Amino acid sequence: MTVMFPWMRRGIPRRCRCLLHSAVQLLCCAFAVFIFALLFILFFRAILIQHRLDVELGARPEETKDLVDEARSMERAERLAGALKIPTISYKTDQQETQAFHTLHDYLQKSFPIIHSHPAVKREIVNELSLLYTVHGTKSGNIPYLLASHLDVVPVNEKGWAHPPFGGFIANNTYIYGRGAIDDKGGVLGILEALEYLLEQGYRPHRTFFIAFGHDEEVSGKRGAQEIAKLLQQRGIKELDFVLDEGFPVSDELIPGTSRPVAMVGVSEKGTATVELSVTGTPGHSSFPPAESAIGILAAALARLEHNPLPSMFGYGPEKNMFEYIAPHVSSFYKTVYSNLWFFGKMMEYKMESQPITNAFVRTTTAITLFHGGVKENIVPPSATAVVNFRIHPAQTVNEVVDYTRNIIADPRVQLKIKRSRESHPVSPHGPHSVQYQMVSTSIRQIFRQAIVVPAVFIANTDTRWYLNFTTNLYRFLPTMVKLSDVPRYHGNNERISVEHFHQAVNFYYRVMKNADLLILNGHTTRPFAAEL
Ligand SMILES: CCCCCCCC/C=C\CCCCCCCC(=O)N[C@@H](CC(N)=O)C(=O)O
Ligand SMILES: [Zn+2]
Ligand SMILES: [Zn+2]
Repeated sequence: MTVMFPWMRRGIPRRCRCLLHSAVQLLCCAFAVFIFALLFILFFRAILIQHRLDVELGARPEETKDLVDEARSMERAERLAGALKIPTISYKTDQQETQAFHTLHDYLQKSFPIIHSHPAVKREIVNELSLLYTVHGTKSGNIPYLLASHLDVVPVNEKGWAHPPFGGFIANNTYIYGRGAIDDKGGVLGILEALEYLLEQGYRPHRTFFIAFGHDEEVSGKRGAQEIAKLLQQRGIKELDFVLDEGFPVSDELIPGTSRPVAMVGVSEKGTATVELSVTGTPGHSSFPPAESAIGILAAALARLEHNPLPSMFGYGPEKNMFEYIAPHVSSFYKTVYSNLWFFGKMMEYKMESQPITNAFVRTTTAITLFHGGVKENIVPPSATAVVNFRIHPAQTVNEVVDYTRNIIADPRVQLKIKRSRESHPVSPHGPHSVQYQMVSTSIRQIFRQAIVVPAVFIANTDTRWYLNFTTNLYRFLPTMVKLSDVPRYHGNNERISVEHFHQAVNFYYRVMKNADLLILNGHTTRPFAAEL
């Protein structure tokens, strides 16, 4: 059967018809070659990246039996529940439930008798409400490391909770409910449980390490972690081997192409800017109002900001790296996509933008968090103010974000004031030669056996900012599982952690304390740490 193409119709001279036909054939061939070459490049890149990462990262660590006893996990859950009953709330810098912090200090002292009476451990209260533990190692001359968490929690909206937020309720022996369960008393108790068990077993850590529990992380860390950092400096501590603080949890159902859980280790964190917007009006009688009020002008400016989010920066920051690390572990289709963001970037960007949690990875986010205006129902408002909290993508700067905001608002009546700002953190080493990163990764995989460990940019902020001068090795990771549906529990209602996941958190910190000692036994070799266990 001969196919009749439009240019083959009678009426077109035969010579032209032949020429046209050949040209179309040539074009089709060129197109096919192009598609074939493209597919080849895409697959080749995927295979190349997979090969590089396989070689770099070595095998999955052997299963270890050296873990915390599971038999007492309920007892440990109850101790965490006890800590969750203490409302150590931070409202603002210098506005906190101070008495609750003293109660928590006493509670921790009573709950961990071995730590608090051990000759190798020194506990200090820093700036009245923070805690610093120094665990003296048996082998001197090694750079100490620091484990961080925080004692304070954000306020609650009691009405939305199924169980009282400060009730320390354990539902069906399964979930421990309470403000701070995952942010971040789970971290505090997790570290202390691990150390208590370690010392109870008669183990003496080889290297010195610090445990820093700031008391105002939720409102900047100025009074807590900053003071701890100053104290360390005064004591002549110039360098820390690594800092491990709160960060992303292990999550599943999040990465298309794999059903395995993904443990993202924060190797950097987004910058931040808190900008106050204000409009001044002229007060007067509400029966003859001006055409535009201070509240109306400000509300319109805020609406413009919400409708014009900052552009996606997907692919321009370290997040590209994260997908390359995931690529070797996903199905062939996604392997090709994740290894070739230069080609599939727009498609991925579109997908990521569709949910708030993934959107936070691709751009500087804009959150209007406070709004005040007006004094009485029949007075034209004399002023209106709002606060906008930006979390800045590493490919942008504070100045760029402020300039963008000014341009979008485009109204000289709206005054902008930067209340607080900070650029994103430098990216910490996370390659095969970073023994510290590999140690964290190995510890994760010893506990979360199925997890894919990948470097990522942490989308929120932590106390690590105060330790930036001590080390380039800052890692942000929360050793517990959180499902996509659990993400709203952060700073939201019904925060909880399961007994099983809290046990994993304790085990993770236990492995870190053991594995960090192996680092010095291995003399910080440049070979991948994963291969050494
Ligand atoms: C491909 C993308 C997958 C996305 C998976 C995301 C799963 C992430 C789940 C949770 C992220 C929750 C972040 C918790 C933040 C905890 C730290 C915090 O609250 N910090 C405060 C205080 C401060 N230091 O500034 C903050 O405001 O950032
Ligand atoms: Zn936190
Ligand atoms: Zn928080």
